[in-house]
Amino acid sequence: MAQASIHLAESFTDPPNYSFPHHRLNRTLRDPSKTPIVLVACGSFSPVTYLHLRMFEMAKDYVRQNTDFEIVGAYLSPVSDQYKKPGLLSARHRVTMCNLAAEESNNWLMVDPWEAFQSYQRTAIVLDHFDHEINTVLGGVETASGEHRTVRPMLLAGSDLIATMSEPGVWSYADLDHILGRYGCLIVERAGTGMDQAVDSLARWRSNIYLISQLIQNDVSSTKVRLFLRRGLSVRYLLPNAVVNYIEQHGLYQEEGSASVSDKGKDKETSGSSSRKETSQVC
Ligand SMILES: Nc1ncnc2c1ncn2[C@@H]1O[C@H](COP(=O)(O)OP(=O)(O)OP(=O)(O)O)[C@@H](O)[C@H]1O
Ligand SMILES: O=C(O)c1ccc[n+]([C@@H]2O[C@H](COP(=O)([O-])O)[C@@H](O)[C@H]2O)c1
Repeated sequence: MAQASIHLAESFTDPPNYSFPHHRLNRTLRDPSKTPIVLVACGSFSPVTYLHLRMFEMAKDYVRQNTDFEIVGAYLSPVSDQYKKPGLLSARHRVTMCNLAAEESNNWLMVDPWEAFQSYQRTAIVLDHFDHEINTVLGGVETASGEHRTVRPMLLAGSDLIATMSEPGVWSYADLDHILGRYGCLIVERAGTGMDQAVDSLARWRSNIYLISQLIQNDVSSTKVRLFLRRGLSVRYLLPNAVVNYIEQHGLYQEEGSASVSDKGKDKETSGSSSRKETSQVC
């Protein structure tokens, strides 16, 4: 269970005019015997695709069938522009597209622009920020009979992201211990990255790692979507309609660098996960 006082940062810097979105946060726990959790998916979302949204649906089914958790909220947390990954469109566009996707697709997903509109924040700090906003600022949630409960933020990620946790030099040990030991993680299988491989070297936190298998294989990625757009191919039905319309209206992902084959080489320098994924995914 997350304890509200132990954070890696002593204080949090908010972007200008920031307020934590909680309009879809369920403040009353339906089942008092369950542990309330909030799902947090961190990533580029450039652009957000149906596979990103699908992760939340899969997690919902998994949590209901296999755990003693109850999901009280779910967030996309787009990374800062300072992440400087090839193909990373400005935070303004990425956050808007995530909001359009969340509004169009379901009634429980929210988008937190906190990390997007400021300097790069490590994932451990992002989870601390959720813990702070939900448990310290909002005061957690209550059962129907008025008992207070602390909410546990949990990372929701694809197996390719988790595989990077075993790559030397990408994540710090202290941060992994914070993310996986203190909060925990739900991992969605992603074509091309075996889940067993991904968690092999994370064995010490195994009890806090929940593996969700893909029953329908689908390897849509943002990289492929960007490549299609650059080539003038349709991306409809790979992403929510509102996002497709927004991309068309603003002429996004047309330029060199938004997703060219040569970007793959650049990715190798910035992100081990992306380079491996793109080599296998981009036709
Ligand atoms: N098809 C998928 N299956 C499972 N997880 C996915 C899938 N696509 C994205 N994810 C997960 O969503 C999160 C955010 O991903 P990200 O924004 O990097 O998308 P991406 O499609 O991998 O992007 P890019 O192609 O630009 O690297 C990560 O945890 C990633 O593992
Ligand atoms: O916190 C870290 O040390 C850390 C190390 C590597 C990656 N991350 C996060 O993982 C996400 C990776 O996104 P992507 O698009 O590169 O797959 C992004 O949100 C990064 O901030 C975080």
